[in-house]
Amino acid sequence: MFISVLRRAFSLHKPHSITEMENTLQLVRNIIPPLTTKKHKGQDGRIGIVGGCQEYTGAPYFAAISALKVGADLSHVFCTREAAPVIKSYSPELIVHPVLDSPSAVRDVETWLPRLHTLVVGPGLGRDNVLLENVKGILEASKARDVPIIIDADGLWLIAQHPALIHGYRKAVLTPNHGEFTRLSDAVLRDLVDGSDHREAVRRLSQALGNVTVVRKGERDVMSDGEHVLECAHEGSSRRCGGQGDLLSGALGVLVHWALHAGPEKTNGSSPLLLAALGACSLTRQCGHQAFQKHGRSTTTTDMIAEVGPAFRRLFET
Ligand SMILES: NC(=O)C1=CN([C@@H]2O[C@H](COP(=O)(O)OP(=O)(O)OC[C@H]3O[C@@H](n4cnc5c(N)ncnc54)[C@H](O)[C@@H]3O)[C@@H](O)[C@H]2O)[C@@H](O)CC1
Ligand SMILES: Nc1ncnc2c1ncn2[C@@H]1O[C@H](COP(=O)(O)OP(=O)(O)OP(=O)(O)O)[C@@H](O)[C@H]1O
Ligand SMILES: [Mg+2]
Repeated sequence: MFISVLRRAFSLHKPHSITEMENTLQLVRNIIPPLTTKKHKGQDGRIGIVGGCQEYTGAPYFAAISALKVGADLSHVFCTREAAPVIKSYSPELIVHPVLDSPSAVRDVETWLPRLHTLVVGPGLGRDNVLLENVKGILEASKARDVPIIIDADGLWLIAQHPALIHGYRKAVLTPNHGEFTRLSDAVLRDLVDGSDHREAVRRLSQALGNVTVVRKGERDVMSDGEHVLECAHEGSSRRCGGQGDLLSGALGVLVHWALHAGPEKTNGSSPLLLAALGACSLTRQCGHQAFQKHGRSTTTTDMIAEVGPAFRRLFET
């Protein structure tokens, strides 16, 4: 029974045996840090989310709370002044910094960078030019400190305008949805790629961006580091409500930290970022599946977030 779940869950570039699929899942399990009495607060993840503006307060909340529910210890949100009280009011568990529209935004975030393991840039960021300029500075400062960066939503809008911001940074993961993928491909690929060949399209985009890891979300999630390609077709739900991508980006923030921290003996030569991506995609889809079983058409992202714990156990701890 579990084997059939696996068969549905993972399909790799070429047909692989069930044993190989199980090995891939095992590698994701390998990166998960054990829960012990010997740790101090913060060790299992201090994640920063850059986003949250007048229009969008839900997206950064979804990403930040998902990071905590997956297993991070601390989740910070760097948002605009007026978005901050709204986001704080959703949850006492988030640390919220109202700095993103301040003239000292880059310095303010930079102060926190040494204390963050990963930065998720873009959920609910919006496209205001002042904010995007500040985010450019935050990206440069994060790269200089070698902080892993997940870029989603309006962060990808910025990358489509200025691909050089992320080109060649090997600790970056981009998580475009359908529209964002098209925008990025139009911006950085010279010649057209066969639109029906998603694997090749994702591999080409990753290569064109200097081998940053790209995760294209959709009916199947396709991810590549420009060399290897993985696919996740784990059963999810047919509800396409907003916020599911934010859940994914927050989860990925934690898993990227765990994967990089685990070291090569745990990842067995596989790309840690690809393993983290596969883990985040399967987890998001499993949350959708479980939430849909309970709530059907009324399923929303909040219902999915309530499933993070049980979904994580089912996928990675059984
Ligand atoms: N509750 C919230 O605060 C939420 C805020 N969100 C934020 O909303 C902002 C905009 O994100 P969107 O994902 O809507 O991005 P876009 O503004 O690029 O897309 C707008 C809509 O057009 C559709 N679309 C775009 N390009 C398309 C194409 N080529 N073909 C077909 N459909 C296409 C998308 O499905 C989307 O529904 C981001 O900051 C995002 O984080 C979303 O994360 C959803 C939840
Ligand atoms: N057609 C589909 N069938 C099944 N799952 C899907 C489908 N499209 C997207 N998903 C899943 O939904 C999750 C979010 O992807 P989606 O494309 O909705 O992101 P998004 O548009 O960025 O979301 P958000 O509203 O948070 O911005 C991913 O885990 C993806 O696997
Ligand atoms: Mg999105």
